[in-house]
Amino acid sequence: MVFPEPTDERVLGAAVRLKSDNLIEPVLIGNPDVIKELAASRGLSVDNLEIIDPDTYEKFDEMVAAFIERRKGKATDDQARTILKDENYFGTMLVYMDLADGLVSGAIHSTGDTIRPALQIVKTKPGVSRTSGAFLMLGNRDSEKYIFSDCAININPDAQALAEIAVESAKTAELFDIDPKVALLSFSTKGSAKSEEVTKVAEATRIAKELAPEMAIDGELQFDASYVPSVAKQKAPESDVAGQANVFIFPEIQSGNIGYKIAQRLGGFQAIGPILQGLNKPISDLSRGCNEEDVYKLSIITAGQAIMSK
Ligand SMILES: CC(C)(COP(=O)(O)OP(=O)(O)OC[C@H]1O[C@@H](n2cnc3c(N)ncnc32)[C@H](O)[C@@H]1OP(=O)(O)O)[C@@H](O)C(=O)NCCC(=O)NCCS
Ligand SMILES: CC(=O)OP(=O)(O)O
Repeated sequence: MVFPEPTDERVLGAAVRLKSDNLIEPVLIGNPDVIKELAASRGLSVDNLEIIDPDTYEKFDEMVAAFIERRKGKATDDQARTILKDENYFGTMLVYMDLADGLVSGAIHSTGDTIRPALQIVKTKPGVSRTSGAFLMLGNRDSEKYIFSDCAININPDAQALAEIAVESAKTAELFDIDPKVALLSFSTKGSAKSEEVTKVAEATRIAKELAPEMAIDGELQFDASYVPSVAKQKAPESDVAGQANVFIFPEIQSGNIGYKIAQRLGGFQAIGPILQGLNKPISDLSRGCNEEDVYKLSIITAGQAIMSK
């Protein structure tokens, strides 16, 4: 697993623990002297961890050629050499070239800088037109396990994109033993309000049901109608999802990103992610507000995605 940000203490701490717990073989990207000095200052040892320095990497020319080929006319040799000194581009290329199984970054870098290399190089799986970012939300009780999506990538998805996000999120839920009941959220329930925004969610629901007729998917639903059985009875009595939803699809990124952070910071839920859905290889983006435990857990999930895709 590639860690492009080992000079961040949370990332370094998690990588050392993942190795000593025998869960993951971390590959740290950066200058070995700098990384070793930071580790020593924290009383950690990175002697048994692989460290690759882009400045001295012996397969750099091979990587440049593979990048130019992948970007087909979008990068010259000179541009590729500069771009690949960036730790996220370099780490993503290690995954693309099958020299590593996955990557976890984003503790320091913004989401855009973390995932742009993956969108450009790794790209989406056949049949998936866009990547999206889901959170696994864990409450205090075992039964409190939900997926929130898309909280991270698509700024204002159209109905088709939202429908695809709903279907991909249901598949992500299955990875965590959640039997998905997918609610496409809105400020309206079944036509109680009229607006372009509501029409988009209703249309996305129709498309999602067409894409995955076997799945329990419904919308447009307000959050209370999707989650609270008594409210569901009043607002959407015919729905097979209302009152029991466990996969919540937000209509655009503002509500998704705000919504997960409220559940995390006010509601006390653990938010693990964003787990990127629909990519050819597992690349994960942390929130910059993460702690060491979040890095540790997201790395295990990313490793799980790698194993499932083999
Ligand atoms: C994801 C994001 C960075 C992509 O934007 P961008 O860098 O402007 O991307 P571009 O439109 O230039 O596209 C770059 C490449 O990614 C691809 N791409 C963009 N969005 C994509 C998506 N959702 N799924 C798959 N591919 C995508 C494009 O097709 C393009 O590929 P190409 O270069 O091979 O043609 C942008 O949508 C974004 O900033 N989203 C919000 C991120 C954020 O701040 N989240 C909040 C915190 S988690
Ligand atoms: C997921 C997310 O919101 O990331 P960040 O906090 O880094 O912007």
